[in-house]
Amino acid sequence: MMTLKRLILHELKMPLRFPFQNSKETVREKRFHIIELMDQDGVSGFGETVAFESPWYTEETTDTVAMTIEKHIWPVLRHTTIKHPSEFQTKTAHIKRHHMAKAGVEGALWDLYAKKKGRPLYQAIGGTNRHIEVGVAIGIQKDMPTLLTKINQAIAEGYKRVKLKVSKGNDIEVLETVREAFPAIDLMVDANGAYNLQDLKHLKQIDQFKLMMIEQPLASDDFVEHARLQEELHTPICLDESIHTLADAQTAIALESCRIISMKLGKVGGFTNAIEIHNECAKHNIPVWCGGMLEAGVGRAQSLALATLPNFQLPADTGASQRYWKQDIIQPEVEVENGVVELPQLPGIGYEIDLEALLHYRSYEKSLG
Ligand SMILES: O=C(O)CCC(=O)c1ccccc1C(=O)O
Ligand SMILES: [Mg+2]
Repeated sequence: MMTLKRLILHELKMPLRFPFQNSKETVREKRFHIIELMDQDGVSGFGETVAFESPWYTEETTDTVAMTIEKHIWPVLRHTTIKHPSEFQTKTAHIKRHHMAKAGVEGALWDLYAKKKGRPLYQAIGGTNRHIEVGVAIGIQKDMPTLLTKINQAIAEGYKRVKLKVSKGNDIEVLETVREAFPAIDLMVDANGAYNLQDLKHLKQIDQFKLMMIEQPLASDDFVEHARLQEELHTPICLDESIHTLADAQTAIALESCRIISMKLGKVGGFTNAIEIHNECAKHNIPVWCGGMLEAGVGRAQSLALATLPNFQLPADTGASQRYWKQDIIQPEVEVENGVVELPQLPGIGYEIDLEALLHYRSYEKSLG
């Protein structure tokens, strides 16, 4: 039993070690919130909100997330008693969408629940695989030598596959050069919706590169168009921005808009929904894998816990803390060995909050009682 006494919004500003450029935006710094939920015994659970400063990925932003948590989510949770975190979705069902806001709080609730049970979070959600294979996502680079160096480093470090961000015109020649240098690596691209169906002829050229998948080639609402495109491509389409709900996954599966789905806690509103979508995909033989949102340690730990479920069949984007941050906010940081993260066996997310680092990055704290 958890009676929710207090929610603390810690706003953090963390500069990325390297700017991350995709077809829509260049992210240099993350401003986000660590959500701390405290119960009647003074036990705290931690979640992380993953929205960006501007609404380029989905409609949510750092500020809409904070506002939604304060004005809409916390008021329905405050001083209520909860037996199991799955109750969160029913309690907040009247709040439409705002998935990243919900996922931040729901994640904290799951961490709190798992800590009270003395169990690792991944076990509490029903996960089994403690060894998560990870790949890297490499943003658009200023020139080819820089890109080739980054790929080389990632492979030398043991990462299991390489995902390249592409945009219109910054694609085929890039892939030609990369494939020439690395003929056999597991390679994929992510377009973040850079194309439309008028680009069909252009897009068909990617089949020659033997990619594992092309992630989100068209706009997020284009389920029908993605189905048309998938008919014409041998390369499997993976949907990312298109999938926010179980209904989205069912639509994509029914229309054959994709053959793979990328999962992220933020875009689907947390673990309960993610598990539902994961199960639906498993039922229809659609492999899923865990995407990333340039998370700091808490969000990274939560994503890793999600990726322990059995239908996560492809390497995740949630690599080592050090690839993103000079110093992460968890102890120990997420580390990768031979392309694998081994999940800790401690209760909850399994990593301690590094309070010194949290304070170092924190711009403000708001305590809601
Ligand atoms: O390294 C990561 O955390 C994921 C990199 C990535 O591709 C990404 C990063 C931020 C927002 C969206 C995406 C995406 O998967 O589209
Ligand atoms: Mg993506």
